[in-house]
Amino acid sequence: MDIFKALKSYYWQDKGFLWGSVAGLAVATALGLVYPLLLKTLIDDMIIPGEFSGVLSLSLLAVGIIFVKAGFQFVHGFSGGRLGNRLAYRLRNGCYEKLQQLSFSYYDTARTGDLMSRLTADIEGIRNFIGFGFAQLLNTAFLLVFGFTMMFFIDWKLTLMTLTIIPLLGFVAIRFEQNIHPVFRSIRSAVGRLTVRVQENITGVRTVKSFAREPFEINKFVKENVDYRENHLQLAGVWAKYFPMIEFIANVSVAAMLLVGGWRVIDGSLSLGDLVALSGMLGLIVAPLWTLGFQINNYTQSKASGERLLELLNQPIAVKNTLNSLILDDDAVKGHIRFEDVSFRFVNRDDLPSALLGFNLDVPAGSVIGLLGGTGSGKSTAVGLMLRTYDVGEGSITLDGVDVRHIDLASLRSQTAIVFQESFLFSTTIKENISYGYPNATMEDIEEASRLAQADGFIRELPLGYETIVGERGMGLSGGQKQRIAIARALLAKPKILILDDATSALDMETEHEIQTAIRKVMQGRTVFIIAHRISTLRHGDEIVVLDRGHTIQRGTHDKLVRQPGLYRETYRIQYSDRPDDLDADIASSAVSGERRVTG
Ligand SMILES: Nc1ncnc2c1ncn2[C@@H]1O[C@H](COP(=O)(O)OP(=O)(O)OP(=O)(O)O)[C@@H](O)[C@H]1O
Repeated sequence: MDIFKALKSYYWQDKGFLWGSVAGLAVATALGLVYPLLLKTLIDDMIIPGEFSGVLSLSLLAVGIIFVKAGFQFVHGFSGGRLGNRLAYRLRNGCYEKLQQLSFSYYDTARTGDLMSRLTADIEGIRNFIGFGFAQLLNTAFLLVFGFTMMFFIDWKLTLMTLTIIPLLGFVAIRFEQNIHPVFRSIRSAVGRLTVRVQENITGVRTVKSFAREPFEINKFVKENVDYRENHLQLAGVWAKYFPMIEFIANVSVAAMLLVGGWRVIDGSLSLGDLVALSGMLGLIVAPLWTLGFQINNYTQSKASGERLLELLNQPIAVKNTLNSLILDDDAVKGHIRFEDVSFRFVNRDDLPSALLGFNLDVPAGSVIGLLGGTGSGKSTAVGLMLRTYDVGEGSITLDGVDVRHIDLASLRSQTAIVFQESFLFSTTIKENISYGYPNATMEDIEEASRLAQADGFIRELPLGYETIVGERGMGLSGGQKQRIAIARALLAKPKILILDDATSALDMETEHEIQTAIRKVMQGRTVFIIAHRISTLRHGDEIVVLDRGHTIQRGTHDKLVRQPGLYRETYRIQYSDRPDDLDADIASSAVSGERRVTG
């Protein structure tokens, strides 16, 4: 029950409905037990003595009870439905909010399909149990207590005899629960893995098809599907073993009562009406005991679901606001960034050396910084740490002299805009995609940002222009078009700090040049970081930093670096070798050999 206690905050505010559901079912159950008593009165007081005058009133009483019972059943259904659905609603919101709060590090290892199944199937499991399953379990308990109390007053000896089966039934039911719970847990994870497979396959369908790896993917799916099937077979095995056992024990008690009760009616120590009432009540008690397996099943399933939901809800948030986080004053932020002896290692990658080591960089407000280096050299890590995608391990990063770890996350990120190489577009209109970070933007602002990002032209050529809906992950647009929409989105926010992380790699040189000129104009007095593999992208930077395996190996302006032997000049030479006119004379003639090349 600890799991349900831990989830209390999601349903306790609706305790009125909880009690309504429980009380409705309890009263309906108690009223159900009155029927056998009416039958006893009919047999012992009317049929046997031949007193038929009261039969009509007895029937009317039975009809009255039917109506009242139906009313209480309605209360149970209505309250249970409300309770379950409100709980599911809150849980869905709670999980979704948690997903928004969790840091980048959580998503490094999280699997989309698994999270989806938690937000759907697991919440459904909890909804069913708290809404109805719990009341039904209680109902079984009520039936046992009310039923056996009434039976006790009719004939305590026969009642005691039938009571002996209850501990046995309880024992089998508990064994059943112990056996079935781990199976349900495996089924839940198997569903998660299956969903992950499908989701990954659909997302990566182009890669799968272009490498003709469909059979491989089918095999991977079949493996998970076999696992899922095996789990269900195991479940069926547990069911097959315990269900008949529970039913057998329950039926033995009915048979014993008929045998002993029958003899007692024959020898005159029990009235016929009492025997009919007792067996009727026992039938009412035993019926839900037959479904005890289902109820326990429902309980264990929802317990397993609750565990998975709590695991998500209690997930620690790696990067969060401190107690007195500073909210930045929008107008006062200048954009002066300073990295001081920053070292960082990804916690989930102990096998790798630090992604960044002793990194120092002073970026005065308004400057343009270029970051160059081979793949995995730490460029994205450096700018990510500035936005607190992760918190620095050693050293510090300051914005206008304030350690970014002391700045409110939302406030910090509202001053910055980042464009990634892979531009993500939401399945909505282009207009809404561009105004994503700035929903109150006017159409003029959106068009202006698009013009700067060289996107306005192609957007207008689309049949619905800015109202064109771009499909899941922006299908239907080229990589370069998506990048330009993402750049427009960043520029619209008029950030104090703009980060272009390989954001123009899909553009031709001319478009890139035009965008850069526009960016330089709008970003005057603001800070820009440009990460790129192309020298042409960052050659106009005020300072260019060359990284290699987390270390800064060169820094300076293009003119300085191009005259220095090293990775920068080597890269420059390679990229401009087919355009000797563009190469500086001394570089063209210099033979740079044995130096590392920038790849990627
Ligand atoms: N989320 C992550 N979890 C674990 N390791 C990571 C993560 N992101 C990057 N790394 C590792 O950190 C190192 C630096 O990566 P980073 O992304 O900063 O390189 P980069 O210079 O931006 O490369 P690229 O030019 O390919 O984008 C690499 O060794 C990379 O494998």
